[in-house]
Amino acid sequence: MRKHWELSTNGCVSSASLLARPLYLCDWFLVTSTNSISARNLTLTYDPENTPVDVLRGIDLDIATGEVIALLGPSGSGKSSLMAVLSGLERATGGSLIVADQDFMAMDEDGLAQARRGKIGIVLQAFHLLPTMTALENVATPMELAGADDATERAKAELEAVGLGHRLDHYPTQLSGGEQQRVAIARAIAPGPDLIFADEPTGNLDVATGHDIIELLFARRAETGATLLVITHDVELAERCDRIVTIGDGLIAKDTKAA
Ligand SMILES: Nc1ncnc2c1ncn2[C@@H]1O[C@H](COP(=O)(O)OP(=O)(O)OP(=O)(O)O)[C@@H](O)[C@H]1O
Repeated sequence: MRKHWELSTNGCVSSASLLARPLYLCDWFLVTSTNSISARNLTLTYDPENTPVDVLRGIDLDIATGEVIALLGPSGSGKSSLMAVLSGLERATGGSLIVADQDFMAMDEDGLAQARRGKIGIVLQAFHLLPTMTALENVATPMELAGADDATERAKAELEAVGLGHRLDHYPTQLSGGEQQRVAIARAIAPGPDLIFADEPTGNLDVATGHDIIELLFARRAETGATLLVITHDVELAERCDRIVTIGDGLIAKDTKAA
């Protein structure tokens, strides 16, 4: 989040050189230029030494704090790869990438893991819950590992918020696909991340359950104000977002704001 204006101790935001009157908190959203993500000429080549595959070929993308973005594109166009790079799961091969004020290109894998912790929530199509842990443990454990001393309470509260307060001690195999995805959403949101990434979060669910999951994800996101980037093939879902970014052959092919 790049803030180009400083908040002074009296609660005003001011820039004497540019504006005659002080700016008050209500002006904040008008004058701040905040970016969750700023990518320039981002490239990703898999297996550069042996059989190189150029997947991202020069992505320029700014995502504002709190924006809800749908990422569309044909199969194999590079959507998941772009999400992996923007979320710090994969290191880009070239270009520049600032995420939540952190220079991802200056970090190694450990640095990226550290940068993700608590700040970036990820929801994937296949849930990826740990089978030997209960719903509560799946949500609490990452926060415990990050050093939170109230991890269990927060995990419990988030599982209640996603409608699973009565299934805290159940294991993933004892839960339906929709319930497992609710746990995954709780795990992503409980640490209070600035950014949430969702890669086809309804891909393994029937239509009705998928609809419920999207309602839940959007509702929880709205309550937290986090930035959300969601990969989808569902045009109706994309049209609910603030902006639709379409990727084609490793490049941004189209970038449209909602009407
Ligand atoms: N680890 C890898 N090594 C080599 N090539 C890869 C690797 N991962 C992905 N690719 C290739 O990168 C390209 C983009 O893949 P990616 O999964 O990002 O596309 P996608 O748009 O998300 O596709 P889909 O909608 O089918 O999930 C594909 O051609 C894929 O085969």
